[in-house]
Parts: sequence; C-alpha cells; structure tokens
Amino acid sequence: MDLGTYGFPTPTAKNIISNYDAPEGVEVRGRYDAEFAKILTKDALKFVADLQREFRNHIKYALECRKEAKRRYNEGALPGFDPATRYIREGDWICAPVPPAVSDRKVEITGPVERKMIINALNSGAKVFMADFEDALSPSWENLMKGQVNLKDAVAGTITFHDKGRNKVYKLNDEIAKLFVRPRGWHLPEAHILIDGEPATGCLVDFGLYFYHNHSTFRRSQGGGFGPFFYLPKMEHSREAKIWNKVFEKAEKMTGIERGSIRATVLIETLPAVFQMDEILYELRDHSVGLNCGRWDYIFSYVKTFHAHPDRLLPDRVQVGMSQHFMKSYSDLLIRTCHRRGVHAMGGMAAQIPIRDDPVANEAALELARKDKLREVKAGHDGTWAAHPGLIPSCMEIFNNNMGNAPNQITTMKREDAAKLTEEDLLQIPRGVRTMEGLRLNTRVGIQYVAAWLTGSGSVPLYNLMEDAATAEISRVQNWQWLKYGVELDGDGLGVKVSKELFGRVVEEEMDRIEKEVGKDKFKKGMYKDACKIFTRQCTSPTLDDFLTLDAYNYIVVVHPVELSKL
Ligand SMILES: CC(=O)SCCNC(=O)CCNC(=O)[C@H](O)C(C)(C)COP(=O)(O)OP(=O)(O)OC[C@H]1O[C@@H](n2cnc3c(N)ncnc32)[C@H](O)[C@@H]1OP(=O)(O)O
Ligand SMILES: O=CC(=O)O
Ligand SMILES: [Mg+2]
Repeated sequence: MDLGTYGFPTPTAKNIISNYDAPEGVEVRGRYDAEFAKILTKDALKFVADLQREFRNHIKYALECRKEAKRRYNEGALPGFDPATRYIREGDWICAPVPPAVSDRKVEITGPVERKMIINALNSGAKVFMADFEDALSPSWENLMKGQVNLKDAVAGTITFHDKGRNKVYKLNDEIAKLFVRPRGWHLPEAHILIDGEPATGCLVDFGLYFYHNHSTFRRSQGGGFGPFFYLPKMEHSREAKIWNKVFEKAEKMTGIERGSIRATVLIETLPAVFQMDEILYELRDHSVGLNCGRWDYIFSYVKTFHAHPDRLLPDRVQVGMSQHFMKSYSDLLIRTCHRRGVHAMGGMAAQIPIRDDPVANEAALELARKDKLREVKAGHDGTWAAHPGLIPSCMEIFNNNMGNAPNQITTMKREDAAKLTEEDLLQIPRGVRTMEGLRLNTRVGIQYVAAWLTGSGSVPLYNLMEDAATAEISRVQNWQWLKYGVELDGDGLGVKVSKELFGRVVEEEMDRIEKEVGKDKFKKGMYKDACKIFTRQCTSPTLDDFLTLDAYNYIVVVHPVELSKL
C-alpha cells in the first residue's frame, strides 16, 4: 500500500474524480453516496474548510504543547496547578447563565450516531442524549456520514427506522431528550477529506457539518433560542478550550447567530486537565454548560501521563473505581469548581448494562449502578450518564429522590470543603493488587474491542459491561506498563513477573478462549487476528502509542477513487 506523508493511502491525483461538488482546495476521498452529498454540499464543505484554515496552526501548536508536557512528565515532573493562572482560579467570575432548555440534566443517555439508537435514545426518557462521534463510534467514513444524515433527520424530527427483521418501525415520541453532540478529539484526522492537501481535523468535520446543517432548526425546535449543544472530549489544557471557544465564535459569526448561542460541556478526562478546570471554564465562559467526569479516559490518562513512572503503577482495572482517593478528589473538585462558576457538574458513566438472561446477575449489576448514582447525587453532581435505556428509570429515581423538584444543585451544593483538595489528593496512587486475571481480562477485552472497532462498532457489550474506546485504552496502557516494568503480579499469590514470553502465552490462550466464546464461524469471519496484531504490537512497543485508535484508524480508511476508465 502506498502511504503518504500522514500515513494514509494516497491515490494519485490523476486517477481520481470526486463526485462531490467540493470548493477550491477541498478534496473528498470517501465513497460517493447521494445521501452523503446532501451533507457534503459545497457550502457546508466551505464552512468546514474555513474553520480548518483559520485554526489549523492553533491546533498544531496545542498538539505540540501536549508533546512538550509529555516530555516533562517522562522526565519526572508531575502535573499540577499553574501558578501563572492563579488569578483565574482565585477570581470571582461566573459563566453565562445556563439556558433554560438544559437546566435539568438529571440523566443523560449516550450512544453512537447510529439510526435506531438515536431514536431509542431520544425516546428513552433521559433528559439529554449525547450523540457520539467519539469513544462510542468507530470513525469509518460510512459511520461518520450516516451519523450526520441521521442527526439531520433527528433535529428535523423526521427520523424513522424500519427494522425489517422484526417488522418494527421506529419514530420519535412527542417528548424527546435534548440533543448534545460529541465530536472527536483534537488528535484524530479525517483522512477522507483533504483541505489544501492535508487531512482535515476530525472534530472540525464533525462539528462543522452538524452545526452548519442544524443550527437554525435546533435553536427553534429544541434549544429555546440556544444551541446547538456539544460535549468536548479529551482536552489536556485550557489553550485547547480557547480554540473551541474561538471556533464557536467564528461559527456564530459566519451564520449570523447570537454570540453565546452554542453551549458545550467539557469532559474532564485527562489528568492534566483536572488542574485546569477553572481555566477551561474561563476560556469557554460565554459558551459553557459545565464539566463532566469522564472517568474512563481519566483512568487511561493517569496511566498514560505516568507511563514513565514505575512507582505509580495501577492495580487491576476493575479495582480503580470512584472510591479510590484520586478519583473521589477529582469528582469533588469538579463539583466545587462548576458550582462556584454557575454551571452543571455532571457525573460519569457506570459501565454496567442490563443482563438479560440472568436475573440475579442483572439485579447485582443494577445495584452497582444505583450505588454509583447515589454517590454522585449526594456528592452534588447535577446529573449523570447511562449507557443503556434500561438504566434510566432507576438513575432518574435516585436523582429525583435526592434533589426534590430542583432541576439541578448548582446553587445548593457548593462543596466549599473541596477547596482544600491538593495536588497530592488528585495524584494519589490508587490502592489494590495486580493479578494474572487482570492481565488476561485486559487482553481478552482489548482484542475483542479492537476487532469490533475494525468492523464498525465503537461500543460493545463484553462480559456484561459496556466497552468503548476509553475503557479499551485502560486495558492497553495497563498491559504496556506492566510489561515495560516487568511487574510482579502479586494479587493471586503467584508472584509471576510480566514478561514478553508470559504475555505471548496469555495472548495465545486468550485468543483460544475468544474463539470458543464467540464460536468458530464468527471468529473466522471477524477481524480478531488483525485486532490481536494491533493490540499486541501496542502493548509491546518500546514507546507507548498516544492513542490506540490513531494506529487502528489506518485500517479503516477506505479511499474511493473513481477511475477515469470506468466512467
Ligand atoms: C467512556 C464513555 O465515553 S461512555 C460514552 C460512550 N459509550 C456509549 O455511549 C455506550 C452506549 N451504549 C451502547 O452502545 C450499548 O448499550 C451497548 C453496546 C453497551 C450494549 O448494546 P446492546 O447489546 O445492543 O444492548 P441491548 O441488546 O440490551 O439493547 C436493547 C435495546 O436497547 C437499545 N439500546 C441499547 N443501548 C442504547 C443506547 N445507549 N442508546 C439508545 N438505545 C440503546 C438497543 O438499540 C436495543 O433496542 P431495540 O430493542 O429497539 O432493538
Ligand atoms: O467519555 C467518557 C469517559 O469516561 O471517558
Ligand atoms: Mg472519554
């Protein structure tokens, strides 16, 4: 395969004709589809290109700064509060008032931008649906473009879906959840759209196309004059929030809508960002509706940030819950910070999902989710996330029972006690043990997740839990770190050291187990062997890859040249 400067397949210019009517300097290399063409109009592409051209250098700089921070952490530095922005943390400012349409966000359902799931999620009884181009979506051209088509139909209120197998027609209820959209993180390119010869920035494509087509209908039908609403993932520093704020301002200006219409909740899901919460809200203060505890990426980021610190190894993934001191401190400080600035402090995702064929296990799983939600509402969170419609009634009941009739707790749960939390609290090493079963489970889950991702599913049920890009990342980086430092698995009394040989055996045995569990036929037809190759390489590489999905993305880029001879 001929790989170009950015590592993506490069068809030569002379044998490609794009059927899309693209503006000057824009080349669309994804499959042509008449439905996609209604999204990829010349004006919409120009809108995206304008954003890309104005912000590409800012984005490149922000990503360079991430590398520089990584270099410092690798040399032993710890993330912490920035003395230069103390005036922001200590200042007495607040964010713009919360739009009435999203004042009550007690339960938010999340899910990929898949047609049936969008309808189910909007009808689920949740207050908000976060439609995901990120952790829950494998960003293939087909998924991304169908996702844009689906969202446009959803905002217009015309979305339907016919499940032919079950002869069931899905359509929207009269009352639906408010829609938030989560674009990809800054690091992911969109290889199917070149702007001035470079892959577009994935999140500007997701944001730009959705915003361009839906802002007007959305503000009228859903937002009560505000919106569209967004979730912003994986930021590491307030300079990245500043770019989003400028993107929003430019988008508002280009479309002639009022400044401050667009609103976004930022996920605090990287370790460096916990020290920047005030600064992030400050940058976005005219466009903010709060922060969210993105707990799974946060755990991933803890390992990644400290990957060169062998004194900060994590115990088994299943033991790193919200009761660990560093996780509790992060949630408490997030609540205090948000409420001080007048915006929502959203809780996170419990990974439990309903277990259909085992009532006892189902009840135990739901009880774990209920406990997690009770902790959140009592701590002062204004709402929470659910991965599945089956969890919404119990989550809603817990938040309603503990918040009375109030839509949120912004003014009633100040959590001033959390002001005393220190850098040490936020970085405290989690307690627990490392086991052979932990290594095996990481491997089994990681490989199966990558196999699903390569075949188009970005969120899957595995061993009765929701797995997505963030949870799979924990499995990957944890294996990498245990291998790198040859840690002793101390939790099961074996005292075995993790080595390449041991890991090789574990991989082989877990592949056998996966084959048995999914069946020979599915195993053969699926992409388990490719997934195993990708996952194993990432766990054993001398230097830690920044993201699992950056490497795996090369496998799902499908460029569609239309050869002149075939026309
Ligand atoms: C770390 C983070 O970033 S968390 C946020 C990102 N992750 C996510 O959003 C995960 C969202 N959840 C999901 O994708 C799914 O619930 C899964 C993959 C975990 C489980 O999916 P399934 O195995 O298909 O669930 P199940 O078979 O029980 O589904 C039953 C019904 O609920 C629907 N459903 C399940 N989850 C969702 C959801 N999140 N949104 C809308 N509908 C849903 C299914 O479409 C199905 O509908 P149907 O009966 O009309 O056919
Ligand atoms: O995006 C959410 C997370 O937990 O990661
Ligand atoms: Mg995340």
